[in-house]
Amino acid sequence: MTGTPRPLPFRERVLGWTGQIARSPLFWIVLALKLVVSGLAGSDYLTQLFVPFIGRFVAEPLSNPYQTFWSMGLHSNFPYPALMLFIEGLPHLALRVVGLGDLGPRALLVLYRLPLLAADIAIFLILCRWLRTHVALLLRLYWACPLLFYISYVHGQLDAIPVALLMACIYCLISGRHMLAAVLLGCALATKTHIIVSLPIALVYLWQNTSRKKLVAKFLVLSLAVFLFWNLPYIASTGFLRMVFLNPEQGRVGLAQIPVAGGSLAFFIIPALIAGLIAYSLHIHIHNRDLLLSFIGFCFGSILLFVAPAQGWYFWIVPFFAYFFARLSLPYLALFMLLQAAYFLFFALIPGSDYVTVWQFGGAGRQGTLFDLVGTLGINPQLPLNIGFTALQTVLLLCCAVVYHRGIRLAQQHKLTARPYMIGIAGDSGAGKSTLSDGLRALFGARHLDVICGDDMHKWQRGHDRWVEFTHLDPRANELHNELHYLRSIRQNRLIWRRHYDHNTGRFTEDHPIKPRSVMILEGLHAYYLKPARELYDLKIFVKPDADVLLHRKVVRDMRKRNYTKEAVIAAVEKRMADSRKYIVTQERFADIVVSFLSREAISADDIGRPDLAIDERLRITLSNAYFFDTLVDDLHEAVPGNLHHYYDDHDLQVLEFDRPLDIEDIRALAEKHLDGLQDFGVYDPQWRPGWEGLLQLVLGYCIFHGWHDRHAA
Ligand SMILES: Nc1ncnc2c1ncn2[C@@H]1O[C@H](COP(=O)(O)OP(=O)(O)O)[C@@H](O)[C@H]1O
Ligand SMILES: O=C(COP(=O)(O)O)[C@H](O)[C@H](O)COP(=O)(O)O
Repeated sequence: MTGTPRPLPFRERVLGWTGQIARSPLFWIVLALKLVVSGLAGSDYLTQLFVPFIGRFVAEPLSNPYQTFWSMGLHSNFPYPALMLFIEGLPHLALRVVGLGDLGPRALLVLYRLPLLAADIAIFLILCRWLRTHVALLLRLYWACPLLFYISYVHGQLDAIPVALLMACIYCLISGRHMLAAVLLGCALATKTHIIVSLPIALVYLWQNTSRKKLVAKFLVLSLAVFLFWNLPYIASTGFLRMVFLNPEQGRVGLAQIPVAGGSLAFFIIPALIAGLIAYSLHIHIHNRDLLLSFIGFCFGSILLFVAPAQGWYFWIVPFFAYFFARLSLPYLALFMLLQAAYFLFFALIPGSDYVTVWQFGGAGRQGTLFDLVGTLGINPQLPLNIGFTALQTVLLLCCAVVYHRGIRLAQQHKLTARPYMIGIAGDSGAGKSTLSDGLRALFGARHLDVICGDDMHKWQRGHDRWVEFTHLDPRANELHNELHYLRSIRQNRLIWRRHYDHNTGRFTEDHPIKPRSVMILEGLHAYYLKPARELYDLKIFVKPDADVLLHRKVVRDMRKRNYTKEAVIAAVEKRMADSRKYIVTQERFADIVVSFLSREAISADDIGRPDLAIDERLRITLSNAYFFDTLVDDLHEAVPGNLHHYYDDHDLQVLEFDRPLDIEDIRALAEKHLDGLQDFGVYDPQWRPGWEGLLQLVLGYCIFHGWHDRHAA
């Protein structure tokens, strides 16, 4: 009996991206097709040029095939540097070593496609790792992409390998493994010299995001050293130098020109274009993965606009475009499809189109191409060819324009770093302000978020006589106007010098510099006490646990971290109660979001301060009904059914009430789907906290991004 398949749990659906690939019939069907077609097809490039060259290397690994071929007058067999030769030759070499090297032509074609397949899978996995929630679309846009299929498995161009190494380099670059990224870039360069275009972009990215000159220099030296290392066996031979560095393909790109002064002078477009693109990359701030990938795709795309197209070169843009288009709506996807259609049309119309000859069946042969056919009809075949060329370049231009507009220009405008996004966190002593700030810092990372603490503005150090007169909760005991000054400076993105109140010693530290980050939090007892201060925040949060939860938390914290006894803390809390009601509790009304912890059972006096006490509590988050929560709420329901109660009240507010904290994996899955704005920040590996803290990271993170988008939409 067959029933409807049980839906996968939410988190598995979102986070289990590798499982999603493994379960996809499309993945396996396309994989099988790639292997089968590999044995059936191959252009003359592959069969007449590359295969004999690599075969020679496999037969005599210690000789120099570049020199051998060059001296035989065969100058264009293998225009790639040495690592490409090693990678392509490796499977065959391995088989020879175990005595299985004698293979028929079909088997050889498959064998030489294995490194391409490995590269193809690597690119696909990297793209899926980046866009985990878009695996289904990436399967179609990248893995089953007819254009890429044609390039690698029908035609037999090797571009998948340098692109895979470049992708791996970008992966490491973004995740902070800079030296590994340099090694990978050097390897990529040692498989195809065109990669050189991405070297300055990588350097600009590093410089803009680390400002470390030494690191940039090391990256440059290491990548060039790795490039040199792979080529060392052949570097001194003329054959190698001429075949790899001075081949007609490079001329076609590097020497693409506009004739000037009636043809007596030539303007070389590509070097000028690359110089312009590098200058532009210095002007914008490539601060995250999206921008970096969009920019590289844009650069390769722009270069292709000015050169006569070659089949393999489209491998340089399509993976980047697939990453980009996977998150756009249908009309844009249609453009991506159109690009492929235009590609196939153009290469059908070129003279000597290899659509027929690529099929390596016994008798399949050199029948007439479309170009010849059009000629026999009495039409000048140049006309349809030019139309095909115009169509291809126009669609490519449109794709580049979309990538530029949506991927680069808008990303610049939406940059959250135009001025710091200011968050206030207020609440009584022990309410959980610092814990909440720490959670948000873990989410955004210390590079993007910093916290300043209201306690720094106490007027006096611990033990001062005036503390007999005032409690710390009294606004008069705190330099609130000085705080206002700091807040204004931060909002204007200005560095401040500020002391810190050290709760370990009860003393102020020396002033130290604080550089505003993209997100700045002020957490303090009086964050919203002054009216002008309230107006400076983008988001105001108030933390309000039930009285017994608050007292318990404060006692535990003050005993553990501030060396007070339980009795001393309780006495202080009682002494400060009136001020708490008068000055602290009253600030709740100014908050945009109120976070309450509600105990289900009162905590007994004996249990207060017991470090091992597990409080049975609910979390309530009250906030404006302007926030759109429906999709997140749906997924929260699906992740843990019955745990969340979402309702609206009569005061333009909505309430999210959770019975229990969520499992950290559920948080991760929900964030993956609903907090993709984090990536705009360049945060790719947020640290999620267990328990209530993680849930608060998720919901507050969601509010921050929605508030941010609304601010920009307005
Ligand atoms: N969400 C929470 N769940 C459990 N314990 C918490 C939570 N938030 C804070 N606490 C605990 O309460 C105590 C006081 O929190 P803290 O963040 O230092 O408060 P504040 O900064 O408002 O004085 C700490 O011991 C902390 O571990
Ligand atoms: O009211 C507070 C605020 O701190 P928090 O909000 O972090 O509880 C503290 O009691 C004073 O800062 C004095 O601190 P100490 O007793 O360490 O001198």
